[in-house]
Amino acid sequence: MMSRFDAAAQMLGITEEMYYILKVPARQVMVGLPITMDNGSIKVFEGHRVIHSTILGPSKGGIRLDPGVTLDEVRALAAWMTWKCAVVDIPYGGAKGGIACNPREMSAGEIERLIRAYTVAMLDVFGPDRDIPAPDMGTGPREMAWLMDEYSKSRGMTVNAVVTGKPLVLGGSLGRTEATGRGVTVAALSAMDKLRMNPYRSSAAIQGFGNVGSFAAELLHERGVTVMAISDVTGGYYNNRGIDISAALAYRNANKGTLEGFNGAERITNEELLALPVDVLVPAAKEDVITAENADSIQAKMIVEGANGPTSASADDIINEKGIMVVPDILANAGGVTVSYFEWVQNRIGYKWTLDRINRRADRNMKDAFDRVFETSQKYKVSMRLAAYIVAIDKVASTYKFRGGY
Ligand SMILES: NC(=O)C1=CN([C@@H]2O[C@H](COP(=O)(O)OP(=O)(O)OC[C@H]3O[C@@H](n4cnc5c(N)ncnc54)[C@H](OP(=O)(O)O)[C@@H]3O)[C@@H](O)[C@H]2O)C=CC1
Ligand SMILES: O=C(O)CCC(=O)C(=O)O
Repeated sequence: MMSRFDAAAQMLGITEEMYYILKVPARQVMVGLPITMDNGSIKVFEGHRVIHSTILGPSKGGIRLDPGVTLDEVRALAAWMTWKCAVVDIPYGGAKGGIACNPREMSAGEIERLIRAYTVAMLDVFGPDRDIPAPDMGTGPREMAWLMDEYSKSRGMTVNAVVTGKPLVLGGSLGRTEATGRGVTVAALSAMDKLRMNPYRSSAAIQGFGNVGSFAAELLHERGVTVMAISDVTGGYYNNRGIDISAALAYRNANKGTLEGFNGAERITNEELLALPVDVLVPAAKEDVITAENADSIQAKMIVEGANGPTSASADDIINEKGIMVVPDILANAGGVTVSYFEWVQNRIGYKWTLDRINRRADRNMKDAFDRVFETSQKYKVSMRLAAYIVAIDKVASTYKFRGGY
């Protein structure tokens, strides 16, 4: 995150003071969460919430449950949220939360106690006008419902605007579940248009078949793209005639959320998936999967980053030299936070919008953001990634100046 930020900051010629204002997180909270496990033992989990910036508005960002969560990781993810909200022009700062745990090895009751304890520990951080969490890896509507309930109890009233990505009955928004994958699809189609690629004659490989990857696969397929490969933590599944995405979804849903054993495709590794001869590569699982070691083997014409930080900075030059267009994470996966914003707006006005209205607005927002970044990349003659950072840093820095802080 920092090396891309540095390059864009230098290009924009921001002052040293502004550099530090934008670099240093506004607040970092670390908590220990003792949880009674189902077997009666007590286990202490480490939780984090980093507020990177509140210059554009209340901070916004998901909560991740994963064994690899560290303060450093959450800090980078929080900064990415600041740039992401700025790129798609929504009035939020950036934050991220995470708890180091393996939700796959925990019961629903244990996860519920963990989320409730985390919420109590963060009562003075969260708030509909302060910091608004949402789902990320390992969390979804169920966890957001527990968070909203715990926060509401502490306030003595229902406060549904404190969190987004909630179940519909609790004030969740239509379209939020599929929003990130839908935004990835809009970004991919916009990039294909610029490269004069016909979706009906294009192929894709998608790494990760969770919230982002599975909806991206379904929607790209709907728009005519042949999805030749998908994957999850168990490995990749490849069929050069195209994967039957509905069958894969049905299989995963009936098989405890995993693709293990899915047939109708050849088994490959997650590493092999990245090097397939496809037009579009969508990494939608985790960070740092494309590195200086494997970047040269990528054959795709474009990479659309569904995950946050899937490409390590060391791979950027190799990818640019190969002429691969990258739609960077802070643009490509911003459809989720965009519809989160719509959810928060609906909660605050106490009204529900139709799915059609939400999708139209979100698609337009994503397309406008794509065009803004594309024009900036042409103007400065830089990659789409650097252009996205330039758009974002420029917006946050100028907002700071208008607020009179500088
Ligand atoms: N959810 C959202 O709205 C947003 C998410 N993102 C980012 O998108 C990425 C994915 O998030 P999301 O879809 O929500 O997460 P999910 O937990 O729903 O899905 C993650 C997917 O990645 C797979 N996976 C996990 N580890 C690996 C691995 N080592 N190799 C290959 N696949 C792996 C998982 O497999 P398995 O299920 O088998 O574990 C699962 O299919 C993250 O980087 C997240 O930060 C960005 C913007 C918004
Ligand atoms: O929906 C949101 O508020 C944030 C989602 C998120 O964490 C992300 O975009 O990385």
